[in-house]
Amino acid sequence: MSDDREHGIADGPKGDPTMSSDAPTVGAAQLMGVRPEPGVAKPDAIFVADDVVRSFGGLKAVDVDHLEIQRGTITSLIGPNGAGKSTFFNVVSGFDTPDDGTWSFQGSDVSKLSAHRVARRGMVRTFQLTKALTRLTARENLMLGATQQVGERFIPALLRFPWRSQEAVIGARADELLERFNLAHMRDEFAGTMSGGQRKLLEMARALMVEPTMIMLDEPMAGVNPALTQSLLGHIQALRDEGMTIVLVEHDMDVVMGISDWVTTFAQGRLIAEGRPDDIRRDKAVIDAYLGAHRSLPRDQDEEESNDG
Ligand SMILES: Nc1ncnc2c1ncn2[C@@H]1O[C@H](COP(=O)(O)OP(=O)(O)OP(=O)(O)O)[C@@H](O)[C@H]1O
Repeated sequence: MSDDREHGIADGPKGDPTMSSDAPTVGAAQLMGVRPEPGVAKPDAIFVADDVVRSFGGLKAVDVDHLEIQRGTITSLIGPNGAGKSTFFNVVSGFDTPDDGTWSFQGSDVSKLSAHRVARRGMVRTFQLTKALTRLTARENLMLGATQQVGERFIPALLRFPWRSQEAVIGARADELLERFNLAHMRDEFAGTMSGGQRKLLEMARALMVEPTMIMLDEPMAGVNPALTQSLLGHIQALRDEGMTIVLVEHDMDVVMGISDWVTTFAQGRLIAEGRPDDIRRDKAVIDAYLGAHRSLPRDQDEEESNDG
């Protein structure tokens, strides 16, 4: 694994969005008056889910009555291991099939759509690079990301050109994103040679190939060294400040409380609390279910401690 700092990716994205203004975005400002209650309505919801149930055998992994996500915010999903966060992500992004439930994105029902159709509508989730993808270069990964799930807004641009030129349009977008995420020097390197942090940047860039409106990040900081965490946070805030909606599943409570406009807490498949970070820090149900036992402990340390005990 290479050192991220050697490759200069700890510097943050272009335009230094790590210096993101403290003023809340419009979406975040609208949340100021919203009551911190599970299932509460949002002033400008981009995503709305109802009665989503996913069971594995006798276990209800997800059982969400109602959840709304405010447009233009960073919303985190937290909760103990096995709370159902990833299963919820998989279901609503079209990668898993629920037993029940409906959900809409930008006012349209997308609950019966396949994953690539959901992505075309502008709702995209990131995935860890599979083994096969580590054998492709950084640029090839991005090119493939585009061909697998071309966004509706990207199609008119492509259709104006014959196939060879379409490839050039996708290539230009890939190069632009490699530049933005300070990965241009890794353009023709195999993804497998990249550091943990660089892979996380590549996963994010891959999802952005389709110009999504909402991006769902599953543990974007996992395996990333502390220096790079700041850089990744800067990129995520920059995307939000440009108007994108970000939903993230993350275990690092310092990251969650520092970056989120809104925090949604899962436990045993259900939504047990929602609110601004300060509301969640004080919420008794959250402390009982999660924070009390896990406050600020990185996952590995947590696991080591439980193994010791
Ligand atoms: N494919 C599957 N088959 C059987 N059980 C599953 C499957 N996927 C998830 N589960 C179970 O569903 C529950 C929810 O898991 P999920 O991975 O969604 O939780 P999570 O909140 O994302 O946890 P973590 O933070 O550890 O990733 C867990 O009990 C898990 O064991």
